[in-house]
Amino acid sequence: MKNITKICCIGAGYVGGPTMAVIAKQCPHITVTVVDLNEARIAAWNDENTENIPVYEPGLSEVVAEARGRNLFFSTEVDKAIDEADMIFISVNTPTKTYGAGKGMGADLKYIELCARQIAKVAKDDKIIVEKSTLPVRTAETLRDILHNTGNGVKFQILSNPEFLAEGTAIEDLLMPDRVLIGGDTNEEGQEAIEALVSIYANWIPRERILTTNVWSSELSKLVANAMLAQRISSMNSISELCEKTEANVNEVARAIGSDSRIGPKFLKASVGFGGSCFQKDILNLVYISRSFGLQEVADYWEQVIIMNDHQKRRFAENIVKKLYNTVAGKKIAFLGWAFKKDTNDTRESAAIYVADLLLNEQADIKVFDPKVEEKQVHADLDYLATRPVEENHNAVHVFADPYEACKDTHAIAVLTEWDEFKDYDWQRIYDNMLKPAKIFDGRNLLDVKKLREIGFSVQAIGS
Ligand SMILES: NC(=O)C1=CN([C@@H]2O[C@H](COP(=O)(O)OP(=O)(O)OC[C@H]3O[C@@H](n4cnc5c(N)ncnc54)[C@H](O)[C@@H]3O)[C@@H](O)[C@H]2O)C=CC1
Ligand SMILES: O=C(O)[C@H]1O[C@H](OP(=O)(O)OP(=O)(O)OC[C@H]2O[C@@H](n3ccc(=O)[nH]c3=O)[C@H](O)[C@@H]2O)[C@H](O)[C@@H](O)[C@@H]1O
Repeated sequence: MKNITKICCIGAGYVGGPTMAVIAKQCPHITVTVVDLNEARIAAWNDENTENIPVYEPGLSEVVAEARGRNLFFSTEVDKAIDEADMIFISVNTPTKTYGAGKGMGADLKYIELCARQIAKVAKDDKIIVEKSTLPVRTAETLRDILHNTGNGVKFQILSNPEFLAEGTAIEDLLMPDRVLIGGDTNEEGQEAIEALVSIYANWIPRERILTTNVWSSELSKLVANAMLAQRISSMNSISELCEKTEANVNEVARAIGSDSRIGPKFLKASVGFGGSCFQKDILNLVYISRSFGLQEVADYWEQVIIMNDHQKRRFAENIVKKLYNTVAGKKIAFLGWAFKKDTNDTRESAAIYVADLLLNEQADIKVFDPKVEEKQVHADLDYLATRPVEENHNAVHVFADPYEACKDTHAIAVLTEWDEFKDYDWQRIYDNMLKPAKIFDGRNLLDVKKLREIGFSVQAIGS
């Protein structure tokens, strides 16, 4: 079995950074170099003050502080790191295609292909290539084709090792994962490569939690895991609408059904809609693959998870308009939260963006507060949608560093992210500074409705 002493990871994003930081922490005998083309991102990973690293995750800056400079390195020297490594993780972005065939559905694999060509060009000795990015099933075949046909005659083994961490709990998830999944070829060389990767994770993860499969099952399992998780949320969100018509309460329903050990309590929280860079992208990818194999029923089944999620975001915005007497033109609405979930600064596909966009169509003024999201990100997210001229977004959306300032003089507050600190605000003070009747739309079922009603708020929470 190949003894791995040097690892390279291409892509220093939300997955590459934390994943490699934890491998370096747990394996001081392995040198881990994370490379990226984005110079600013690498500079931020190398910032002297580890509080300034580009990914906010509880516990991450401490892990980086421990390992960086010892056996963890961040660099833009891609070729050098590829050349020196025994094992190369590919952890680049695989967004939904925005052009050509499969536009809006399939995964854009151009970054993956570029990595493969780069590795093939540079590698002078045998290497194990690890798919860490989430990829359509059978991508390993493409990688193999490129590597073996454009390379220098060296041998490559390709493994699939999808990442299951969730943002906000990445360090916990990486240190104590439910499982690690490794797929590889079923021949002897494939099994040896699998064993090499197993032996790295076995430094801190019990062997029985390291699952090995063939490469296609591993690739597909990642898409299915995300689809199943998102499906649970869409299922509960569909029920939340029914609850609102029937006086049932979606939290009570979730508790009642989640107590059945066959269903389980996790991922049953109704919300303003799931966000994040992966659920939507990976389900669209699953739908696209199914359609490309002519499996219409399979494709339609999974597509419904996305349709329901879009409906939930739209429904939340439309309800705000309805409850504000069918017009929000010129009215001020505070957004508490912009990130797609708590404990992250990531806003990709956040429900807040789409709710804001719909309210801006109705000419609302939006005042945003998020503990970790910067003003320029909020504007960039809305500008990216290109729904209206950039100046209009900038005139109507203002970002505040203080939640009390964001809520002052507003007609309504919408809770878009479940940040814990929102629960502990001085809600009497917020109420006193708002226009009346003061309304709250809790898209996360986060706040104490009874207490808020006693203060005088009119409260509408999802699913009750
Ligand atoms: N964000 C998450 O929580 C999770 C993401 N994933 C998957 O992991 C993959 C990466 O996701 P993120 O880390 O969130 O993306 P990201 O966008 O944060 O990071 C990707 C990085 O790759 C770099 N890159 C792209 N092409 C490159 C090249 N040819 N050479 C060097 N660097 C290059 C980009 O500059 C960027 O910094 C995706 O496939 C995603 O689906 C999987 C599990 C969790
Ligand atoms: O492939 C990925 O990128 C990752 O996608 C998700 O992780 P992540 O998107 O970071 O965060 P989640 O905790 O799954 O939350 C996703 C969205 O669903 C929402 N959500 C989550 C749970 C719930 O019960 N209800 C609900 O609305 C969250 O607020 C958030 O907007 C998966 O949980 C990870 O296992 C996976 O690795």
